[in-house]
Amino acid sequence: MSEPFGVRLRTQMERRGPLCVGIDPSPALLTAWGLDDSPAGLERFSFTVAEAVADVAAAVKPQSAFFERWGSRGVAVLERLIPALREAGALVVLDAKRGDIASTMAGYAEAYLEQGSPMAVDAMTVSPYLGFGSLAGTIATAHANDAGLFVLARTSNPEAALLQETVADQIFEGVAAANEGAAGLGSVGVVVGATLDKVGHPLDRLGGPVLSPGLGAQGASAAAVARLFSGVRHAVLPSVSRAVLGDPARIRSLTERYRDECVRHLRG
Ligand SMILES: O=c1ccn([C@@H]2O[C@H](COP(=O)(O)O)[C@@H](O)[C@H]2O)c(=O)[nH]1
Repeated sequence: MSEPFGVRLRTQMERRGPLCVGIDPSPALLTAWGLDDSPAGLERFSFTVAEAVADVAAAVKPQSAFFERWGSRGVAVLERLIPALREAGALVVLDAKRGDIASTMAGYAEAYLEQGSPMAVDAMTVSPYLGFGSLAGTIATAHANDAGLFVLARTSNPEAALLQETVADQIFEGVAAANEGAAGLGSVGVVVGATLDKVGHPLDRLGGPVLSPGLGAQGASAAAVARLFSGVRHAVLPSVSRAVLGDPARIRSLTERYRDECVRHLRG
């Protein structure tokens, strides 16, 4: 790997447009596709989505929970999917939201960020709620491997606000410090939901990307994302899952539609 994640993400967003597509093989979606809720159904779903979007979306975000529910057989699908997506040209952001004490975080960092690991991804989501300092080693591993992190800061679900508002400043400040000295877009980003009315914290000194889930099924639009992040639009990666995943025949065209909307609103 030759360039830091933030630089690769910026290039990818400029070339393809700012959109991340989630791979969320939930039981409801497997059923909607007429697939068995089984590891075979999971594999069929995931690789169909990969084929439809890997060369269109700037990034693809597998939701680890829907693979983990099948134990080792589901994780084996994920282990095959990740390199297939990367070989097809997509940046892979694993949505695993890992967070633990520092010594345990080292295990997650080795699993997902050490390039050469069977599950190595371009970036992963992490939780800072065991203290931002618990992520220090993970941030160092990300930097050493040109990988990236997205730290939960203000998530898209309404019930998160009461807890997260109390500590969000610490998280934004920690992320800004982790990006100090980065040339171009830094590799440590935040997760801020597209569904929020306002962020409530200045993002202009963050120095890293903003992963913004909530487009489509959770009610947010590209126009709302552009309003929410008016000062830092260049760094925002909106993410959509269910709204493009309902019908295998329409995944690509819906992805292109969301991508075009994001380009229009975030670059306009
Ligand atoms: O704040 C957050 C963080 C992560 N997510 C995840 O993103 C997708 C959203 O799916 P949609 O179908 O587009 O609603 C899902 O995997 C969530 O776990 C989030 O929604 N909000």
